[in-house]
Amino acid sequence: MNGSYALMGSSAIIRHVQHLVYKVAESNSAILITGEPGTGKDAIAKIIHERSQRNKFPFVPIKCSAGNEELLEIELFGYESGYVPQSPQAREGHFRQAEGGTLYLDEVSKLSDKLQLALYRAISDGIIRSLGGKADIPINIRIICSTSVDLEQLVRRGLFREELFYKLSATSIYLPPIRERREDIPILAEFFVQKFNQIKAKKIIGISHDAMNALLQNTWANNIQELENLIERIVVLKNSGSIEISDLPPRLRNFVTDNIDAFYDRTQQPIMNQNNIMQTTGNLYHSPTQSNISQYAKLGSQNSQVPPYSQSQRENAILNGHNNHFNRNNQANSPANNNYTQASQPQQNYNQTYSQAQNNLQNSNQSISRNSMFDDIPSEIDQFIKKEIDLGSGIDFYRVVEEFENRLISEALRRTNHNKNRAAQLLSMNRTTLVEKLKKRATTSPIKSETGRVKRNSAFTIFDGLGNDNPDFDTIDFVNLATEEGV
Ligand SMILES: Nc1ncnc2c1ncn2[C@@H]1O[C@H](COP(=O)(O)OP(=O)(O)OP(=O)(O)O)[C@@H](O)[C@H]1O
Repeated sequence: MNGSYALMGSSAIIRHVQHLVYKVAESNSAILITGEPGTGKDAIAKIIHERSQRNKFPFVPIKCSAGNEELLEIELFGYESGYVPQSPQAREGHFRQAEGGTLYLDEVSKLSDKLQLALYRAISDGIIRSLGGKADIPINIRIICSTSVDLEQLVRRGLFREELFYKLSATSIYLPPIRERREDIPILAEFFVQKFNQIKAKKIIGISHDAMNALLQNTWANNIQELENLIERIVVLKNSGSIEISDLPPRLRNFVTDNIDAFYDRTQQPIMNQNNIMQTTGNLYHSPTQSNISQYAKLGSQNSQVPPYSQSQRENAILNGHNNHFNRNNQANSPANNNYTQASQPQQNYNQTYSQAQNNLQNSNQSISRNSMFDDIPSEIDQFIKKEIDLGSGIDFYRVVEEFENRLISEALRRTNHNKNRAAQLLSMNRTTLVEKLKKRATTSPIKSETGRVKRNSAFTIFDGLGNDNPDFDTIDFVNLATEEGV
């Protein structure tokens, strides 16, 4: 959390999380925090500690890593004198260093089976044993764990202890990815501008409306961490003024215009509109064409009805964000006052400005996922598997996975008119990764020449895996990609 104990955000989800944080801080039970990387798990763990009765005692964070089990065991549990020949002194482990306070185990899934058992004993019986020790040592600590992988899956695959999973998940907090709580983006972005203004002694006054729109539309694969890193980079490079669209990296700079076709679907009413994201405008178009895209781009930049993202909104955002600060010296933030659950008037105004955008973004996201991007693919894969089974060949796991990947990439290319930058964005993938995958397929894809629909050496060919063209498949979309954009 970089020394700052803020939990910024105004979304219903983040307010619910804030509420949960207060509740669990009062108790002593172990806690599991789950969420994708960069969603704020470490931050929440620290805040829980700060809000708890244990805040006068240490907060000891440990990043668990697979590999060197013995070293991690020593670090966690310590050893008795004489256990390590080179070091005659006994050594305290992190469990004991956290006495009275909180031990935070980041990425708990990485613990070996032996360490999982030891952790289970520590949580359920309140005892540990140091290496070389003969007696159990009672401990008085709160244990918080986090994971960015699905522990339940690991339990099913026998890779994580079931009893530990149930013990931990009795009290768990899930932090959704930022793309599912986009209304937090402006507050977080502005918060980071102020944070890095202070750290880097800069005077950036805020973020322009267009730049904020682009931030709102990005998918943020690495969540808040990615947003924070981006703002830090920009603040380092800039000295004053506000952050403009031209300060953003190219993939975001083109977002508003480039990604327009990602925000409508081909069979339903368009989602994109003249404010880029603000309202639905009727049946402007069904399938992407270059002229549609530039028309929207033009409207987006010329529109004078766009509610400006003003200085006062910025100030309100920060102010209210700071009011949400979990500051242990600040009585206004005490659980009794609970004022974080009620948005103040300026906060509400601010939220209203973005709620429409948020609604449309949600609609647009739904429209992407409702349509062919994902919906059709499972049934296609299902058919593919059934055919394999009918042939009596069983399921070839790698072929099924490859088929799934093929279809996702094909669909993304189709939706973006074969623009690899935008297709990669849609898949939250680096362009180079996408290009590599296409190249690989150019050399490994089966060649189907008799129908003439899929050409030799096409970079990306779609088959049903049995050597049959899939008549439902828009094969023409995939041919000749080898020559497109120099692949
Ligand atoms: N609600 C929030 N308000 C302010 N800053 C936040 C918030 N959530 C996360 N951050 C900041 O975002 C960055 C990433 O958060 P954090 O390290 O807690 O994520 P994480 O889920 O633990 O990531 P990882 O899985 O990689 O450990 C941190 O610098 C943190 O300060």
